[in-house]
Amino acid sequence: MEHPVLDAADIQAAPKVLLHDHLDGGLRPATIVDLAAAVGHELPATDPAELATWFAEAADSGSLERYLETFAHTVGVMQTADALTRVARECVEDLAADGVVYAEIRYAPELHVEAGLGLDEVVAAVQQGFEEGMAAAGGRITVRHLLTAMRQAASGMEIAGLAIQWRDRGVVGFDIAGPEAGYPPTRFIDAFEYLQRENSHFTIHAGEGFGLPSIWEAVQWCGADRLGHGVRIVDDIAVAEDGTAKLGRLASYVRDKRIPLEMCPSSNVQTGAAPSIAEHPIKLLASLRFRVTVNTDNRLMSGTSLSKEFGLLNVTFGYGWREMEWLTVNAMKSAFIPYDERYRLITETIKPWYAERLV
Ligand SMILES: O=c1[nH]cnc2c1ncn2[C@H]1C[C@H](O)[C@@H](CO)O1
Ligand SMILES: [Zn+2]
Repeated sequence: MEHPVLDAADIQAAPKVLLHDHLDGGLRPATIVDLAAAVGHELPATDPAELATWFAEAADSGSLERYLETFAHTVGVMQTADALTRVARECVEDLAADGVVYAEIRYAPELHVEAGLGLDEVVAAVQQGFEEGMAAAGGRITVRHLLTAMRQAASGMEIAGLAIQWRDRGVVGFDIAGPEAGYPPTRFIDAFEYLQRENSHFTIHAGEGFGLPSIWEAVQWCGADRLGHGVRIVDDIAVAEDGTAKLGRLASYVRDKRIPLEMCPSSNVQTGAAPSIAEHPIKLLASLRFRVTVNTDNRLMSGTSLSKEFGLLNVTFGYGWREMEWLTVNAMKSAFIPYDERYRLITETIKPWYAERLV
C-alpha cells in the first residue's frame, strides 16, 4: 500500500466537509427509543444497541426500495417541533464531534407533517436545532439545510418555494430523493426551472438505483448543480485491459464541467449501487479527476460517520492525507454557500491543517 493506515483519531481530528447526509437517516438510536416511547410509535427493538443493529441489517438489503423502508422508524418519530429540534441539534453535535467543519443536511419537510405541523414549522424547528447545535460547538461547525422533495410525491414546486422563502435563513438548496427507477428527474422540471430563475441551487439523487438516463436527465434537462451518488456514470466509461479509460460524451461532460459527485461508499454497497467498497467506482472516478466528494448519506442505516468512510478509503485504496485533503477541498468548492465563505473555510480551516501533515 502506498500510504500507511491512518489513526482513527487523526482522521476524526481532520477538518471534513459533508454535502450529502439525511437528517432522518442520522438519528441516535437512543433518541429514537426516547421519542418513540413518547408518541407510542412501535419499534422493531427498544434497546438502542439492538435497534442500531436492526437498522444496519434491514438497510443492508441490496435494494434501494427496501433500504428506504427503514425510514418509517425515523420519520415516524420526527413529527413534532420539539422532536425535530432535538434531532437537528444532536445531528450538529455528532458531526462536530466527528470533525466536520461544514455540512449541508437534507430532509423532506413533506414527511414531517403527519401530526399537524406546517411545512414552514418543520423548517423552523430544524433551524432552531441547527442553531443550538452550532452555538454549543462554539463556531467549530457551520450547518445549512437542503430541502428535499420526494420523487414518488408531487410537491416539488411547493418545496422549491419553501427553499426560496428560507434562502436567507439557513436553507441553501433543494434536492429530490426516494425511489429512482420509474421516477425520472424530469417529473420535477417545473421546480428546477423555478429555482434556476431564482438563481438558486439544487442537487439531484441520480445514478444510484437507476443508470445513465437518470444522470443525463438530471444534468441535461434539469441543470443539476451536483449529483447525489452519480455512481453509474461509470457505465459511460470504458476501461481497456491496459488500464486506459475512454469516456463517453456524458461522462466527459460531467467531468469537464466539474459537476460534483456526492459519493457515499457504504450506502452504495447496502443498496446494491456498488458491489463492495473495494470495487466502488470512487477509485476510478477519483483517478480520472472527476469532482469527487465523500459523504455518509445515512449514518444510522450504514452505522457510519464521515471519519469511518475516510477510514474505509484509507484501508481499501491507501488514500492518505493528500487524497483526503483533495476530497475535502472538492467538497468545500462544491458547497452551496457563497464563494467568499467557501474560500475562507478552505484557506483558513482546511488547508492549514492538512499542510502540517503533508510536509
Ligand atoms: O440514498 C438515498 N437515495 C434516495 N433516497 C434516499 C436516500 N437516502 C435517503 N433517502 C430518502 C429517505 C428519506 O426519508 C428522504 C429524505 O431525507 O430521502
Ligand atoms: Zn441520499
